[in-house]
Amino acid sequence: MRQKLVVGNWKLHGGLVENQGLLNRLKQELHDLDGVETAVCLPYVYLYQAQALLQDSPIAWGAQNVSQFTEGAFTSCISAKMVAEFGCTYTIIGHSERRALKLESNQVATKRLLNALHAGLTPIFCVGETQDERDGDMAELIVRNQMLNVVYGLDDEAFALAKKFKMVIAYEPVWAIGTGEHASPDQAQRMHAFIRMMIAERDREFSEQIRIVYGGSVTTKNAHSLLSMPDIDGGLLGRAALVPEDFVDICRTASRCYQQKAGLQEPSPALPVFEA
Ligand SMILES: O=C[C@H](O)COP(=O)(O)O
Repeated sequence: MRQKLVVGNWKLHGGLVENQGLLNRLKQELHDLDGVETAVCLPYVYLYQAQALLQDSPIAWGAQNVSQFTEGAFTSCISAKMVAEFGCTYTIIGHSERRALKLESNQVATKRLLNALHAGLTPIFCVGETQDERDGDMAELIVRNQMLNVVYGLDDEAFALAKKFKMVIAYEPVWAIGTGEHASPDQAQRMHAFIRMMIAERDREFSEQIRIVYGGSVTTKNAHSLLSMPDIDGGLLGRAALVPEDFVDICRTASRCYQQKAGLQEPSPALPVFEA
């Protein structure tokens, strides 16, 4: 059975002192969680701090991107190999905030993905549609296009690496990111099942193993209803990742959802979803 995965994307937040408090707090709280893996993706300059503070904990850490280049005259770029030297397990690839800044096309995101895999990192490959695209009934088409390079663009060697390093897909509808408006569990489940079906077109076995996490205004209030859906294997959290109580609470919820699915715990009564 797939373990849940809860990843905090710190985006452009942090500072040496605040990080220390937050990471130490997570370390104290996040251990012995059944069926859930946890991670934080920090700005590059804090990776060494995460490595120093988290190396003896079950919390993994990662970057928020890696360069499409491996080496050369590319001022300010950070390669996947460099990131891996700081003990990272993960790197986010193709986050919509990068795509929106026109900094990466699907092709560039795929190059970054390949570099991450060759450096032994687990990519968290982000896909998702904008509000206009959803309104235009194009959500699946957009996500399908974003997924095409991953499903069909990787040669056999790269696809084997994706399996080996347990590539993760994050479905993040752009309209739900940082807005307080999350996808409904049904909406998210439909898209996650669609993504899994696409992966099955290439490799049925891997489609059952790959984790597809949801991102976009996940909170302590909506986490249970989202993470208990059959194809939602965890969350990629933005704002909630910066509040230690919330991050810990959502990780515990993920563990409960895992246990309920495994039949180790009675399902909780359905909780109402309070909107912000
Ligand atoms: O990577 C995380 C997502 O962009 C979600 O951010 P959010 O939880 O603040 O909506």
